[in-house]
Amino acid sequence: MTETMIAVIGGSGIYDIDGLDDATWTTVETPWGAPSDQILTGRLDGVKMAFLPRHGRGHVHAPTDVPYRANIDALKRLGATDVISVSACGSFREEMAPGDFVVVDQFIDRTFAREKSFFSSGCVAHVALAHPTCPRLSDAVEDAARAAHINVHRGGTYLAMEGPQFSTLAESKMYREQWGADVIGMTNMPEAKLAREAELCYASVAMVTDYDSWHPDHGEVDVTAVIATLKGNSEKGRTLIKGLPARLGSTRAPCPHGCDRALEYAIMTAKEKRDPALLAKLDAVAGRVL
Ligand SMILES: CSC[C@H]1O[C@H](OP(=O)(O)O)[C@H](O)[C@@H]1O
Ligand SMILES: Nc1ncnc2[nH]cnc12
Repeated sequence: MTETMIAVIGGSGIYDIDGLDDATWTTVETPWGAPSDQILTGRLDGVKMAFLPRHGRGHVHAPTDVPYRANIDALKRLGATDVISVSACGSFREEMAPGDFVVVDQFIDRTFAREKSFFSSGCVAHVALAHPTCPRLSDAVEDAARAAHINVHRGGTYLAMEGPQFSTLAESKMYREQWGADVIGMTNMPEAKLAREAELCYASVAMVTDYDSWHPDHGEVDVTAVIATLKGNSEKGRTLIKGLPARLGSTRAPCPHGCDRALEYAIMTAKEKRDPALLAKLDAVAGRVL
């Protein structure tokens, strides 16, 4: 049995969480640079917790510049076992209305200006990503959301765009009608890919703030609309987080879906051909298998 540490990555509108015992903001250094901010650690109902504001306190990092690798490495280094991403998103579905939460289970990655892997020449690895989120962790998130009386949708495809501008109307319609995406945001990729490489269970709860630009009865999305909805959503997000420790427990068995063993057969580079400098950087992320 491993001790659980629930890590929450808070998105737009969520820059801290309250109610932690022994709450301390901790500086974590990583071989991939500095994370978005210090990490808030403590305990909730006796369970270890970590909280990292994705954009930093004061919203300083643009979606393109969020240090995704440092964030995931820092959480792994601290001992995180489960990562819950909380994000604002636009909706492509009438029934996924502003104020609703979507427990995302698939992604379309349209980002192009970000470092997307811990691995590269010198230590090549290919993890499976057909199922990028952890069903066990997603169950806990869904259950906590229902208990908090949040209107929650289980399953949905999140289109990750580069931003920072919102989509054009043509893009919005294409993502919705041709590509079958359900929600859109700018941050869950490469975060989910990196969590898988770091053998962390990852679940994503997307808080709907707007209908992007496609909806004939709603105006096009702008930050004012997003922030207005976020004001209500972020409080619901905090309530959901408080329900997680009781559902996940203070110790955990191996993930039944294998998230914590994702690297078992993923590394291709022969032992004698691996780059020692890269291996040193991979100590936290891949130390288990190196
Ligand atoms: C404030 S609107 C656009 C911004 O909000 C979302 O951030 P996050 O995913 O961290 O909640 C979206 O992805 C954009 O970065
Ligand atoms: N419509 C939208 N597109 C991209 N990111 C978002 N975050 C919140 N709403 C969004």
